[in-house]
Amino acid sequence: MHSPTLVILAGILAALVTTVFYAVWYFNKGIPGLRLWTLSFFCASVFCASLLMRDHVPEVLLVMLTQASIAMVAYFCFLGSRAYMGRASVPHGYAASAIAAVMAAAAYFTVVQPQMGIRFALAGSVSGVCFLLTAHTLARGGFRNVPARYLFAIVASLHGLFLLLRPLLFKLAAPDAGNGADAGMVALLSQFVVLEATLSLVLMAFGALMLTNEYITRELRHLAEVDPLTDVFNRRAFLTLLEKAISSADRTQSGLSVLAIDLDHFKKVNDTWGHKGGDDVLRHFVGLATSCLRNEDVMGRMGGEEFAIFLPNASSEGTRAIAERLRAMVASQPVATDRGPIGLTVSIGATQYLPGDSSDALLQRADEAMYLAKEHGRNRVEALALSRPS
Ligand SMILES: Nc1nc2c(ncn2[C@@H]2O[C@H](COP(=O)(O)OP(=O)(O)OP(=O)(O)O)[C@@H](O)[C@H]2O)c(=O)[nH]1
Repeated sequence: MHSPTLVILAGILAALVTTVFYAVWYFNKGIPGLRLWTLSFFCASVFCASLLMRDHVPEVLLVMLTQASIAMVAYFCFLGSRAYMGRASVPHGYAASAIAAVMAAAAYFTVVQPQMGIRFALAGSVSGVCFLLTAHTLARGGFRNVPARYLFAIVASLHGLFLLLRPLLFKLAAPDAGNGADAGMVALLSQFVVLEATLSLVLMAFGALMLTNEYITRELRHLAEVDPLTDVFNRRAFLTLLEKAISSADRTQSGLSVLAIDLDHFKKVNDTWGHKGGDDVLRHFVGLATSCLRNEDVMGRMGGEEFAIFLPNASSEGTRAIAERLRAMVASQPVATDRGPIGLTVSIGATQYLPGDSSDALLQRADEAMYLAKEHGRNRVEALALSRPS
C-alpha cells in the first residue's frame, strides 16, 4: 500500500484512540496511568499529522517535531505504565533534557551535517528504550494478578526491539540505497515500518483499555466487599469467605476458630469524643487487630462496633492465645488524639468449628461467648466449645 495512505490511516486510528481514551479518562480521572496513556496516543496523532505536513513545513522544523513527538509517545507510555503499577514517577528534568538533546541532534543532522540514517537511528533508539522500559515495568509486578499486562508488555517489548533494530534492518536489506533495486526495498521496508507502528498502536491501545477495565472491575469488587471506614471485609464478604473456610475445614479435617469482638462502651466513646473520635477508635482497633493476625486469618466488620475474625488451622490453645493477645493489646494501647488518649477495651467470644456447624451457627456461638464476656465484666475473653471433641 502507498506509504502516505498508511500514514493517514495510522493518524486516523491514533486520533480515534486518543478521543476514546480522553473520554474514558474524563469520566474516570482516578484510574492511574490513563491520563498519561491518553497523552501518549495524542503524541502519536501529532506524529502522524506532522508526517503528512511534510511538504508544507520547513524540513528542520518537521524533523524536530517528529523526533520530539515520537520520543514523547514512548515516554508517556512508560510513565503511564509506572503510574498504573503504582510506581513513583521519574524526574521529568531528565526526560526534558533527553528530548531537547534529541531535537538538537535532529536539527544538527538536518542542517549542519544532513544524515537521515543517524536521525532515524536516534528516534528509534530513544523510543525503543522507553518501550522496553514500559514492558519491564509492566512485567515486574508479576503477571498472575493482572493477566492483561501480558498483552501490553509483549507488544511494548516487541515494538521496542523493532525500533532498536530498525536501522540495522534497513542496512541489511538495502546496503546501497542509491541503486534502483535497493531503493525499492527501502520503500517496501518503510511501508512495513508504518504497518508495524500502526499494529503496535492498536494492540497497545487494546492492552491499555484492558488494564483500565481490570482496574475498574477491581475497584467495584473492592467497594462491594470492603467496609469503607476500616478497610476490612464487610459482613456479606466475610460470611462468603467463612462458608468457604468451613468447606475447606470439612474437606481437610483441619481446625477453624472464630472470634466475635465487640468494643466496650463504644456509645460513651462517641458521646465523649464525637463521631469522628469514634471512627478513629474503630480504625485504631482494626490496625491493632490486623497486626496480631496471620496472613490466612480473615477479619470482617459485622456492623457498628462489632467485628469477627476467623482463624483457619488454629488450635484451641492458639485461638485463646490470639484472643488474649488482642484483648491485652487493645487495653494497653489507647488511641492518641490531640485532646488526649482515648482508652478502649474489647470483649471477645471465641469458639471453634464443630462438624455440621453452619456459618450462622458458628458465628452465633462466638456471639454468645462474647455476650458472656460482656456479662462477666467486659475487657475479657470467653470461650464456648473451644476444644475439639476427640
Ligand atoms: N463513630 C461511629 N460510631 C458507630 C458506628 N457504628 C455504630 N456506632 C455507634 O456504636 C455505638 C454502639 O453502642 P451500643 O450498642 O449501645 O454498645 P456499647 O456502648 O458499645 O456498649 P456495650 O457493647 O454493651 O459495651 C452506638 O452509639 C452507635 O452509634 C460508626 O461507624 N462510627
